[in-house]
Amino acid sequence: MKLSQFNQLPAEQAQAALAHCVAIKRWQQAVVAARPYASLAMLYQQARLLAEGWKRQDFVQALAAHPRIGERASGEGKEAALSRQEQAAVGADAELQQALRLANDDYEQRFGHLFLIRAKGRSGQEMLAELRRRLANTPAQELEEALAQLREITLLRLEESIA
Ligand SMILES: NC(=O)NC1=NC(=O)NC1=O
Repeated sequence: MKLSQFNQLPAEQAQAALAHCVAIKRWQQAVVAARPYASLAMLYQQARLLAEGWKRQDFVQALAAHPRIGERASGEGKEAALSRQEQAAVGADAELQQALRLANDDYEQRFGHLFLIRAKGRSGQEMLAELRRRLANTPAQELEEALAQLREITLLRLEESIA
């Protein structure tokens, strides 16, 4: 979608155009409310700024829309398709998938929620290494890291949707 189109859509449709970027309604509504944007750079900057304010409850709300790393997103929605595309690097390596499954289990035991990482541009091995590295974080450190990854995923999806 072009920026000019996004600027002119009725608010509900503009919000729907952002829904697959991240499942945080407050963020979607705030990005829409700040229209019209004079440039793409201004849109992306505002979107990033608004994402800086995310807290734990936003994060938990957003996680529901992300499949585990290494597991194929089911469903035919746009989010599921994006997740499959982003996670394509994990591929069909059964040993790697098993290692990711075990590491995801450890992570969820320790932090009580899904492990989230910006998967695009990362190999399955890199993500496994990151998962194992982050397992050593304190809960506070890990929330910050996970929020930063959610922001990266969100901005990547926004830059692909409105350009
Ligand atoms: N658990 C996850 O990190 N999931 C995902 N990361 C991405 O970049 N796309 C996903 O679906």
